[in-house]
Amino acid sequence: SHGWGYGAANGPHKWAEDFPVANGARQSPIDIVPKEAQYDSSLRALKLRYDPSNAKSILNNGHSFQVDFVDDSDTSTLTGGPISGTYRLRQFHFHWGASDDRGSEHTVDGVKFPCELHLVHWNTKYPSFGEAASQPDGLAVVGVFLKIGAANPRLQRVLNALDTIKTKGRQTDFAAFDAKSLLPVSVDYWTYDGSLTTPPLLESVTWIVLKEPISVSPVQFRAFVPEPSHTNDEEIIFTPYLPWAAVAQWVERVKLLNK
Ligand SMILES: COc1ccc(CNS(=O)(=O)c2ccc(S(N)(=O)=O)s2)cc1
Ligand SMILES: [Zn+2]
Repeated sequence: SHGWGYGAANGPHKWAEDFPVANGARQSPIDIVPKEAQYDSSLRALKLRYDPSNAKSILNNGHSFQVDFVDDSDTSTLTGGPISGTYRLRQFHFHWGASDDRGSEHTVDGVKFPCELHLVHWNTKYPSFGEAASQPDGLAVVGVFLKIGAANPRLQRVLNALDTIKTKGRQTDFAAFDAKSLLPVSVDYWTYDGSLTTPPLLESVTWIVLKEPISVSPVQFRAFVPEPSHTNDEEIIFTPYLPWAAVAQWVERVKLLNK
């Protein structure tokens, strides 16, 4: 069977066919309604301690791109916040749309952001990431909204790497990167028990969504969604949520360009 994706034939409305947990009790993403969130005085401040030397590579996985980290020791960890114990940073990746008005997975009072960053961590009480990913307290993902605004110099190195991983499966070295530099000033957060937002949709994620967004400039954001004229047919460009009308327009434009 063809793989999952974001198209009309393999998109989120079809995922339950191969991943029945899609109809589960704690599926993500959700709409966050701040007025309905309860304050919990037992929650602690988030503690994120990342070692830049753990950064390893950047990969185009066909649905997004992710920066992978060496996670064989407790040198890049998440502690405090809503979780107990120590979770190790595994990778971070982004979700975005084909235009500025949508792309994030979580929403706040129904508001979509153009992009959302996810920093994926796994609970070291389990022997491996794969093992942790199937446990209800196995993963903790920090979500950070991106809003269009001032240029974000800390993002630039990540965006510059995209040109070298244009097709699915390509990866390249990505060393000495401080993931902490992508975080906003305040790490105040909302938290809830949820799931992976893409297949296998496992209900193993403690979500920690930061209230303060980080910025990305319009020029920088275009790196996520390349101009159709710069692509050719064998390049698989991951621009989820591309409405079919836009694809049809794009095909016409590319045909004109190639005449
Ligand atoms: C056991 O087999 C497995 C186990 C785990 C995965 C998921 N892989 S993953 O952790 O990179 C993520 C997928 C989606 C993420 S989101 N958008 O919710 O942050 S994180 C795949 C196969
Ligand atoms: Zn994600």
